[in-house]
Amino acid sequence: MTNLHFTKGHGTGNDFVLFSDPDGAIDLTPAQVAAIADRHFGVGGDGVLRAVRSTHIAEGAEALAEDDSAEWFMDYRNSDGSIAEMCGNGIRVFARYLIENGLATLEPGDTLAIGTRAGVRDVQRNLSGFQVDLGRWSLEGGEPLVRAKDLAVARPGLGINVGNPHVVVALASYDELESADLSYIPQLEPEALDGANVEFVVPADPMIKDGVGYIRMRVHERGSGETLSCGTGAAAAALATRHWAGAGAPNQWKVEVPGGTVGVRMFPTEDGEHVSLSGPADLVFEGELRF
Ligand SMILES: N[C@@H](CCC[C@H](N)C(=O)O)C(=O)O
Repeated sequence: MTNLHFTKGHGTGNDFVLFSDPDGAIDLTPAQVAAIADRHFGVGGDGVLRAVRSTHIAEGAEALAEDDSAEWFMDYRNSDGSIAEMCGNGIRVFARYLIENGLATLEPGDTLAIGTRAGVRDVQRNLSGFQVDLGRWSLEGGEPLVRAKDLAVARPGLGINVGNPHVVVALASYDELESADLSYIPQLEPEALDGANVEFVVPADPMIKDGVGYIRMRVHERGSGETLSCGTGAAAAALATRHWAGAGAPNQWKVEVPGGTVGVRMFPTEDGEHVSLSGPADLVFEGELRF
């Protein structure tokens, strides 16, 4: 029997089970991860986050080569046990977990570098909680047709990569957004894109106020199903909406999700445009798992 001390946390309702494994001694199988994330038979969560030293996970070597201060690596698993490259809400919660457990420090104005499978991501504190630079984004995956249950017709989406793959679809109204049944995996055409995270968005009315863009979003996440929020998805949704809005569209967005609101900002850097995500990160309880 193994005992595992865990912390439960969330960012705008996107919830995670976190545990630390500094020396990389706990190699959970996908079935064990899925059992922990199960809302009836386990702790329950959209994802499971293992805090492992970058020196003790194979993918950590790349992270350390990119930035040798990335002491900790976020080993992210979806609730079905599958691996994902990045999690925007998860990394804010992960940063708070490291800080509150004395594994890292982060003073206002400083940066905490965290290794992920999408590369090293820099986290800072800000007024809404934490902000993470999600790095360079790209249009990727074309404009697949998206079919979801209860949507009468297939809609064209836009493929966007922010470290992990997303397809963003614009819907016609809040009613359509609220009534969409996202309990089924949306079907994408071409099928090769199946498995991306899919965001459904509707602009607010007015969409732009005082230079800030406002949209509402729901998401079906790869490997986790519908969640109350997806940070990388919110970034992809804001990027897609700005793309559709054309010249003059803002570089700062507020994305309302069922679990709250997150902020997205696009900004130029020496290696191209980056996108950042900000929002709360909450730790809600701790416990002991036996398996
Ligand atoms: N909820 C996350 C994204 C988690 C990973 C995603 N399901 C994937 O498989 O890419 C976020 O906040 O970004």
